[in-house]
Amino acid sequence: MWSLLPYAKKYQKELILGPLFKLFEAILELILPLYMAQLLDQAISEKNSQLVWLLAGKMLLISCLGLFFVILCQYYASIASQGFGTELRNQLTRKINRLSYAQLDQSNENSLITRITNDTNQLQLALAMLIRLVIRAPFLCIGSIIMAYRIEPKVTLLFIAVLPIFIAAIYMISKITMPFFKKGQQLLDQLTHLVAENLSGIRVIRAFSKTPQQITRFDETSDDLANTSIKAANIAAILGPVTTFVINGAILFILYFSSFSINAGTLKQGEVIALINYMTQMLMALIVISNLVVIFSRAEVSAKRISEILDLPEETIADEKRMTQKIETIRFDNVAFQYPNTKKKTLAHLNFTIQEGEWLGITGPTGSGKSTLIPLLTNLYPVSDGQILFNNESSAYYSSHELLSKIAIVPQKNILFSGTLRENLQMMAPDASDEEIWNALDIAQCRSFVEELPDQLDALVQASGKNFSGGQRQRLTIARALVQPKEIIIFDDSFSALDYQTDFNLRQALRNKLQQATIIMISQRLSTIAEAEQILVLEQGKILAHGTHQTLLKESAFYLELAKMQGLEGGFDYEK
Ligand SMILES: Nc1ncnc2c1ncn2[C@@H]1O[C@H](COP(=O)(O)OP(=O)(O)OP(=O)(O)O)[C@@H](O)[C@H]1O
Repeated sequence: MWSLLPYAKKYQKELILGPLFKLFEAILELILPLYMAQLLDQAISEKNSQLVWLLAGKMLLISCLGLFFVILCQYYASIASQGFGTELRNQLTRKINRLSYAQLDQSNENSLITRITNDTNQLQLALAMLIRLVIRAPFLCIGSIIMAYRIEPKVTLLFIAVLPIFIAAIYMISKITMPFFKKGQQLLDQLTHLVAENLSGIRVIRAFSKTPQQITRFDETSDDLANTSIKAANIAAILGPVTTFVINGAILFILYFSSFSINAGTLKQGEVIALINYMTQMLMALIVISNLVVIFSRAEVSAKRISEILDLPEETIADEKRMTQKIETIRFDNVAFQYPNTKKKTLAHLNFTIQEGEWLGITGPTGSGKSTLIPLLTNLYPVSDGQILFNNESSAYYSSHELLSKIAIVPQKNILFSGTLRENLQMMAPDASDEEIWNALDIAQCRSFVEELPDQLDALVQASGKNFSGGQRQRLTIARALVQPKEIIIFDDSFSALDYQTDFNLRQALRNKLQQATIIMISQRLSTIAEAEQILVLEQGKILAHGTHQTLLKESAFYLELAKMQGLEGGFDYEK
C-alpha cells in the first residue's frame, strides 16, 4: 500500500495537518481523566463549589477544543483521501488506455472495472483512516500507560500485561480474515463480469429464454460473495466480545489492586476512576488499531491489484522514427504471428506487397486470421517473425500512434459511443468541419438517413449506438474513419450489413473521391473485393492463393468454389 502513497503527494499539507490535529485532540483526551480525578478527590470531596465550576469549565473547554481539532482533522482527511482516490482512478484509466493489445489480452476487463472502482475505494478509505487514526490510536495507547504510571506505577504492570494478549488476538484474527478478503475481491470481479455480460447480452438471453439460468448463475456467485464476506465479518466480530471481556476483566483487576492502595492511603477514589478511564482508552485505542488492521489488510489486497496494472511495463520503441514520407509501399516479408496467450501461430509465411493507391482484398474462412493482420499493420501487436516494411523501413520503428496517423481502420464491431452524431464522427478529427463530416457521410452512403434525423448531426446516439440499425451503424463507423482522409484505409468486414446496391455505391464513391488512398478490404463477400488489384485468400493463417479475381477463378479451386456459392463463377461485372 505504501508504494501507492506517492499518488497522494499533492496532499502533503493535508497529510501532515490532519494527523497533527488528531494528535492535539488525543493529548486533550489524555488530560481529561486527570481533571476528573481532581474533581472527585478535591473539589467534590472538599465540597469546594468554586473549584467544581472551574474544573467543569476547563473540562468543557478541553472537550470543545478537542471537537474543533477533530473537525479540522476530518476536513483534511476528506480532502486528501478523495484526492488520492481520484488520482488513483485517473492514473489507472490512463494506464489501461496505454496498455498494449498483448497486455489487454492478459487482463480481464471486468477485473479492471473493479480495480478502478472498488479497489480504489478501499485505498481511499485506508488513507482517510491513516490520517485520522494511525497516529492517534498508538499515541492514546502509549499515553494511557504513561498517565496511569504517573498515578500508580504498580497498576501499570496490568496495562502492560493486557497489551500482548490483545495484540495476539488482533494478529490472529487479521491473519485468518485476510484470505477471505482476497477471495471476496475475486468474487466481486466475477460478479461484475456476470452483470456486464448479462446486461450487454440481455436481448440474446431473452431470445434464447435463458433468463432463469442467468439469474441462477448470478445468484450463486452473489451468495458465494455474501458467504465469504459473512465468514470474514463473523471472524472479525469475535474481536468485540474479546475486547469487552478484556476491558471488564482489567477493570476488575484495577478495582481489586487499587483497594489495597486506597486502604493504605496512597491512592484516592478519583484516581481509581482515572485509571479505569486510561485502561478503557488504551483498549479502545487497541480496538481502533484492530479495525485499522482489517481496513489495511483489505487495502493491501487492493493495492496489490492496482499496482499489478500500474506497474505493467510500457512498451517503448528503441530508435523510434517519425513517418514523414507518404507510404508508397507496404511489404509483408515472411511475417508470422502468435497471440501471447496461445500455443499455435495464427499467421505464418505471409509475403506480399501493396503499392500506394492499390486495393487489396482479403478473404478466407472464419478464423483464418484476416482480422489479425490489422493490429500487426499498426504495430498494436509486434510481429513474432519476419517484418512489415513501410517504404522499406520496418514497422518496428514506428509507434502505433504514428502509424495510426496514416492508417484509418473501420473495425469489424460497429461501435458508436453515447453522445451526438457529430461527436462520434469527430472522434478521429476533433477539428473537422461540418462540410468535411458531410463529405464523409456522403462517401459512406449515410447522407439520406442522417438528413432525415430531426437534429441531423446533433442527433443523440445512445450507448453502443443502439438507436441505429446494424447497417446504419456500420455506415456511420465507415464515415467516422473517413472524416479525416488517411493514406491507408482498412475495412474489416465493414460492408457485411450493407445491401448489394449500397455496397456498390460505397465502393464507387471510394474509387471516385479517395483515388490516392490505399485500401485494404477484408470480406467474405467476393463481390465486395472482386475489383481489388490483388486478393489474398487466407486459410489457417497462410496464403492459400494470391491474385486478381479473374486469375484466382482459374488458379484456386477454393476461390472458385467460394465464387460459385456466391454466383460469381462467371467473372464479375464491376458495374453491377
Ligand atoms: N486476442 C486473441 N487472443 C488469442 N487468440 C485470438 C485473439 N484474437 C483472435 N484469436 C484467434 O486467432 C484466430 C484468427 O482470428 P481472426 O479474428 O484474425 O480471424 P478472421 O479470419 O478475421 O475471422 P472472422 O472472419 O470470423 O472475422 C482465431 O483462431 C481466433 O480464435
